[in-house]
Amino acid sequence: MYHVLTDVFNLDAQYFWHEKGLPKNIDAVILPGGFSYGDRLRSGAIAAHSPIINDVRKMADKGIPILGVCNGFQILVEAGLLPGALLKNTSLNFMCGWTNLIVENNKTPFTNKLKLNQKIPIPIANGEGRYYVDNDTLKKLKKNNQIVFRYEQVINGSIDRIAGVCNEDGNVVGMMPHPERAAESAINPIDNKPSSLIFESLIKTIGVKN
Ligand SMILES: NC(=O)CC[C@H](N)C(=O)O
Repeated sequence: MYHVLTDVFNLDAQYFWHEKGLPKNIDAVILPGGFSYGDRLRSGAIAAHSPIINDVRKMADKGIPILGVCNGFQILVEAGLLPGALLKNTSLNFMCGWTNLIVENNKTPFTNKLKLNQKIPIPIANGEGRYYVDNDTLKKLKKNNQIVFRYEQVINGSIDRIAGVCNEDGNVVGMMPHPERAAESAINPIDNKPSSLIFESLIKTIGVKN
């Protein structure tokens, strides 16, 4: 993620240590994927209690764009910044491979350069990627346009094929697949443009020239 933000999109990205706070003058926060605390308890459950999450919460309330990818999405959900839960894939296996996403909401800070229904070829790599919400919450998500991405096909048992959601204000977005592994032509054998547009949407939102 850091490589793509800095080397590919020329953004001034910085790492922040989870036991410390965030500076006030940042334009966006990205929680990348990985295996925080070795996925113990549930993926993201322990990291959601890291001190830095208090500042992420403050940034979310201020409307600052926040993106969680994979483990980052799981952390945002466990922290209550996004609705729902991420359960074990129905196969009970770690899934790793390419899939297609469909854009369902192109009004968020991370999707405003994509077209509605645009297809995004993108890798997935997770064991707990099955998005779940109860029926009332699902109705609310649909009504508020909070479903940001769907899988083109059923792949892991996610309810309503949901692959990414946003909060009610739209500034906090979480997605299971990995746009940072698909934004360069050298590592994307299909088409790197759609994933690039996720980062270009952020650049447009925060108004930096790259
Ligand atoms: N790529 C990732 O971020 C993996 C997320 C998490 N460790 C899982 O397996 O579900």
